[in-house]
Amino acid sequence: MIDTVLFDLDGTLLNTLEDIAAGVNHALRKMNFPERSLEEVRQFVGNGVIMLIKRAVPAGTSEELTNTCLMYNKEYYSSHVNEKTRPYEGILPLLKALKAKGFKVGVISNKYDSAVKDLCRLYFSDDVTVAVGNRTGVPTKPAPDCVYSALEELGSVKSQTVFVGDSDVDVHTAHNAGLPCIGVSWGFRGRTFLEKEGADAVIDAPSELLTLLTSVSMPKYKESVKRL
Ligand SMILES: O=C(O)COP(=O)(O)O
Repeated sequence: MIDTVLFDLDGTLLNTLEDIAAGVNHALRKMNFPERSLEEVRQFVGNGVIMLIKRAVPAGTSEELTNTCLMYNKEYYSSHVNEKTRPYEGILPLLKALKAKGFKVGVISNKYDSAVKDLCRLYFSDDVTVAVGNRTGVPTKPAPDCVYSALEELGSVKSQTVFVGDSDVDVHTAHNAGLPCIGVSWGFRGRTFLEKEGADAVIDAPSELLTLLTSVSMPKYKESVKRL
């Protein structure tokens, strides 16, 4: 039986898009670069802030100017991380229900570790046991290292764990770690994209996760996801 759920943060538990875009555009303005639309930023998110800024600056921007832009972004975002950021509808009851049913819950994100911990503390308090972000020396998703360290901290094993996320990075992280990935259609990429990337199942509302996890054991779950 599944007893552990590892969640992605941006686009899965929290809608962070507007705050991320505000941070990107603040930095671009400081550099006199053209701003990016919300839709563009949505596509740029997923591989951490360095990639986010590399994708946002104009093509051909030097490494030095990209780093300056990154610095402006970090400066701004660290104090504006929670202006418009909110949990998606149904996430808070889902986490409460998972806790009540005895599931162990972790969060693994490619955003700054401090931002991940602050946001999880603020919104999910004791419903999330382990929350990890981008830390120096630990490869970011889709490398599986962050999954292994979270499982160790939770005292969990791969065979009883699922990963839940909204992007290709999450699908690949899960599979690189040997876990099934349940995609969420409400995030930054959508159902069709996640199915194409190989998500084992895609859900359209947080409450669907609970049904999936509690109604079937792991081998049956693997069969049942194909029918979704
Ligand atoms: O900051 C990012 O690039 C993505 O963050 P996430 O891993 O929580 O989706």
